[in-house]
Amino acid sequence: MGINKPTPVQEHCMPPILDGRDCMGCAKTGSGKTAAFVLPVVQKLSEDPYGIFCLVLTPTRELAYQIAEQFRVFGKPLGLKDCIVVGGMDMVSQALELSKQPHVVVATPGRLADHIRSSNTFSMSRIQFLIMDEADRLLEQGCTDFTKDLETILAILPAKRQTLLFSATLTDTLHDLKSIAMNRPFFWESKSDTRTVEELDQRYILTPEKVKDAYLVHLIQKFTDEHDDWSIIVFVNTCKDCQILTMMMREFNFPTISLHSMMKQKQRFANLAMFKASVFKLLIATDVASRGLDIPTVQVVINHNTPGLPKIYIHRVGRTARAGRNGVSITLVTQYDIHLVQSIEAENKTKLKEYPVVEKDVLKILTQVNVTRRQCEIKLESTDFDEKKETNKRKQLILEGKDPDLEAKRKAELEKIRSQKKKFKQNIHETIEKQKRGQLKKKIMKRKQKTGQTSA
Ligand SMILES: Nc1ncnc2c1ncn2[C@@H]1O[C@H](COP(=O)(O)OP(=O)(O)OP(=O)(O)O)[C@@H](O)[C@H]1O
Repeated sequence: MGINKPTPVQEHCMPPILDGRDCMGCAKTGSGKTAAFVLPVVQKLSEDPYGIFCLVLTPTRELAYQIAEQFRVFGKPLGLKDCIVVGGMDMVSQALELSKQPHVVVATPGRLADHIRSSNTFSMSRIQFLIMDEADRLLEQGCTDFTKDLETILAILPAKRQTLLFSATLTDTLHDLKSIAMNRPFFWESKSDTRTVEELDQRYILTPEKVKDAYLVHLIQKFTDEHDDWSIIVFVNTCKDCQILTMMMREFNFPTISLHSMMKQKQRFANLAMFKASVFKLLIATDVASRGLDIPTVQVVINHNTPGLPKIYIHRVGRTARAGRNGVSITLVTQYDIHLVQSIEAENKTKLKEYPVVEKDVLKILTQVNVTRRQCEIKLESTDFDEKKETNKRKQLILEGKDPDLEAKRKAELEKIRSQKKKFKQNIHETIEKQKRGQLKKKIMKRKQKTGQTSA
């Protein structure tokens, strides 16, 4: 597999894991954390093989498949059986596979919790290992909150187990993590001045919002002209942006594919597979692709929006410059994002350098790019994209145990109160203005009368 000597995180974390201790490993992106937990599990499994031996939790579905693949490769001589339990895939066949007692289950928390709540065809009461990859993401209460699902899962796991927690950004959530890993926990963090890898050339371009897309097209054209074998990931803020930019880039004939959470799961897997196989060289993605994905051909990461948190920046740019390779990241920064760049630089202890661009080349394509965006926006408006978004929102509310109709009613009522308040304020404002105008009129009349009297 081209693995001749352990990376530092493997060298330091594997012995305590083999010694039966809980482990928290914090090492930079692309430094081999996956093998640092897969190899000791495979070793222990070879000594006493049974199912279900190990549970791995991870925040995204694509990452679950990637981790399972590593177990399959390292565990092949043992005949290791794994089972992937993620949302968006058939639940019945997953339940069937779970009932066959695979050695390793790799899951996203939501779907595994659903299985626990709805069936009793499998038991996790004997697992030896609980692994949380991207542990800080699993524990933070962001847009996808895993807390309730994690509670359901942890409730059925044995207290006597080894817990392994890994991420490139563990430190912020260390306190919460310590309550999960309590068996002589071993904490290892790679010693370094910076939180991103040295092989990564980190750049920025300062641009007005309206010129951003033109810079993007210019950059992609430049990289694809100069390098045949390079793949590029562009990170965007929303699913809609992802969709529009994908349409735009195709208009400019770049071989583009997208990845975001509003796509059907099968399409997500298919797109990622085609990008990995270099059938498509350009991937436009939301943060669903920012953690863990290991694609060696990715040479460039472009942040179409400046990430709001340094942590998000670390994971996004970490999709390139992996396992000692070189890579470039370019962040498009508008005048409103400068404070975000400053906090990224302060937190990561790295200064971003300006990426040199010949501005007049960008301005040459500006009109064409902006017209293309408008056309793509109109095209997207004519599809049911926004409707789908609404349906997804309803689904999410149902999953959270809320009634979407009741929520809509509540929202409408709030909106009504808000607009009544606005009207009330407007009325007061108008009355005051009227009074002011009246007083002014009176004053003028009085003055006129006075001047009339004096002149008389
Ligand atoms: N000892 C090793 N020697 C050489 N390459 C290795 C070694 N260990 C792992 N790798 C390779 O390094 C790459 C990155 O590893 P991995 O995906 O585990 O990184 P990571 O630390 O989990 O990154 P991230 O924080 O982004 O999830 C993989 O392609 C893996 O096969």
